[in-house]
Amino acid sequence: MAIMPLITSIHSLRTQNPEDVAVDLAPYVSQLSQKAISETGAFCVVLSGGTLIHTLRKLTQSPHKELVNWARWFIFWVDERVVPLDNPDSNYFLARNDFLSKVPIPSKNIHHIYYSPCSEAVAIDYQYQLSNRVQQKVVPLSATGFPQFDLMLLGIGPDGHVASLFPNRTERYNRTDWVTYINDSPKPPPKRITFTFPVINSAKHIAMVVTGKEEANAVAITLEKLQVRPPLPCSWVEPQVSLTWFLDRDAASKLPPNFNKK
Ligand SMILES: O=C1O[C@H](COP(=O)(O)O)[C@@H](O)[C@H](O)[C@H]1O
Repeated sequence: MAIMPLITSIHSLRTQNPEDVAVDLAPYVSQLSQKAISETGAFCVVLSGGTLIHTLRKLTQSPHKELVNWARWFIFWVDERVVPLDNPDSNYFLARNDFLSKVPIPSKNIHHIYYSPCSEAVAIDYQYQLSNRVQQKVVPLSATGFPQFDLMLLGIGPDGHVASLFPNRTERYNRTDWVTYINDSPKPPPKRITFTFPVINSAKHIAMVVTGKEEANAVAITLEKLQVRPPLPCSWVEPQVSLTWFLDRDAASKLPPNFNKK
């Protein structure tokens, strides 16, 4: 099979505000959903926490809400805070309140963690949930043997972290597990689980959705391919088919004025 080059695109108009980003993101997701479902009968989506969930709001409104075949969606999380599911720090709690409760995805297709105080046990269980969906052939395996999702919707932090893979931490180098854990995250809450880079980079499509000034440095370093030590985790994101950055003007504010013309 021929290796296709990765398509990278940037949705960053200098006038774009967070509302414009939400408007752009909805048809992008809706079109990928339609394509995946027509090809395989399922759309396997990975969510992150943070501002991404609010930016998905247009998808829960007309015309997208009616157009999307929600019954065929399967939801996983790229990372999760190891807290009870009704804790406001939980990425599931945030997604349930602001997104999942507004669209008819079958609850059996929503793969949240099962809380226990032991983050290692939570990671093992989450990998087990995912392996069941792989066995059922809902989530296929990539050529390298890692689960291959149709779409990951990711945010980044000001330090360039993506998922719960932080710059000065060893989890980012894990090349064997599908899911790993962390007990002393530099960003609270301390206990988390996270997909590893081989799983993230096996995805077909990834959208990096970034709004706000705080992440502007990390965005500029990554998109301008500037050398920093250690490299920012978000600069390692490299899916199989397309990588699309959705930026508002604040997130794009440290990019040089001629950036899109390069
Ligand atoms: O802690 C986390 O932070 C990142 C970034 O969040 P944002 O609010 O700056 O967009 C998020 O993507 C990740 O899922 C979350 O656990």
